[in-house]
Amino acid sequence: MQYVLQTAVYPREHQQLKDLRETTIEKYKLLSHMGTAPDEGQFLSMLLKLMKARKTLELGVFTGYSLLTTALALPADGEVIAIDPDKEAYEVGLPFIQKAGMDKKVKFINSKGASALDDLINKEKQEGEFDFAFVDADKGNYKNYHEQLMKLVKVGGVIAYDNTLWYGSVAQQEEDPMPDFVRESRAAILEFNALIASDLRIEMCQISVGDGLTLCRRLT
Ligand SMILES: C[S@@+](CC[C@H](N)C(=O)[O-])C[C@H]1O[C@@H](n2cnc3c(N)ncnc32)[C@H](O)[C@@H]1O
Repeated sequence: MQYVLQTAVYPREHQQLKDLRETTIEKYKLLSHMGTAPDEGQFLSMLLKLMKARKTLELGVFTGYSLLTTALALPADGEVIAIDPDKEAYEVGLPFIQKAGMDKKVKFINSKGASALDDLINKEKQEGEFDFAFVDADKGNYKNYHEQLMKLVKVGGVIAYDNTLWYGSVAQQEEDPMPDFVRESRAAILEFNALIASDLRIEMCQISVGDGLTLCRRLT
């Protein structure tokens, strides 16, 4: 893992991503582990470019590592709608997004995910408008977000769910020792993984990058 980061990821990391990551570690200490892993960011960046994604959604911004990664990967007329109830953390990363010249591609919605997605569907009539969505928010709501995103992401588009290996706990037994925060969301992730694996409306694959990333391509 360190080998991949040292040889392939850090040497190619955009300067503002690096600065945002280091500022996040300095300010949030242990909590900085919430930021998307840089090797996963590199993967998402390539995926977005291969897909020629233009309009995307993000649920769960924190200080914006995945958000800046996305904005950098989109074309000049691209747009990422980023949703998070925590504006303070977003504002920690915002100067780096601005310095990278990417703020014009970002629309931040300071809200919980479910109500913001509901507005996009029902008020703004954005069904089928998005090429891609990245979900890295409250794990207990992933299955609800999936139904909303199946409306917002176009047929052929991709929804990516982060943390689907949940610190490896999905492959552990219930009685095994694990931190409380891991145990709290483990059942929700297990349920979500089973639901996605049996959803015939999508093609899916689960990738062992970062803390596990599940890609869903909408078929119908
Ligand atoms: C793991 S962090 C996101 C990390 C981010 N993708 C990055 O690269 O730094 C999870 C985020 O989900 C947000 N969150 C928690 N509950 C939420 C909700 N109901 N709707 C949207 N976001 C939520 C938290 O405020 C937090 O910023």
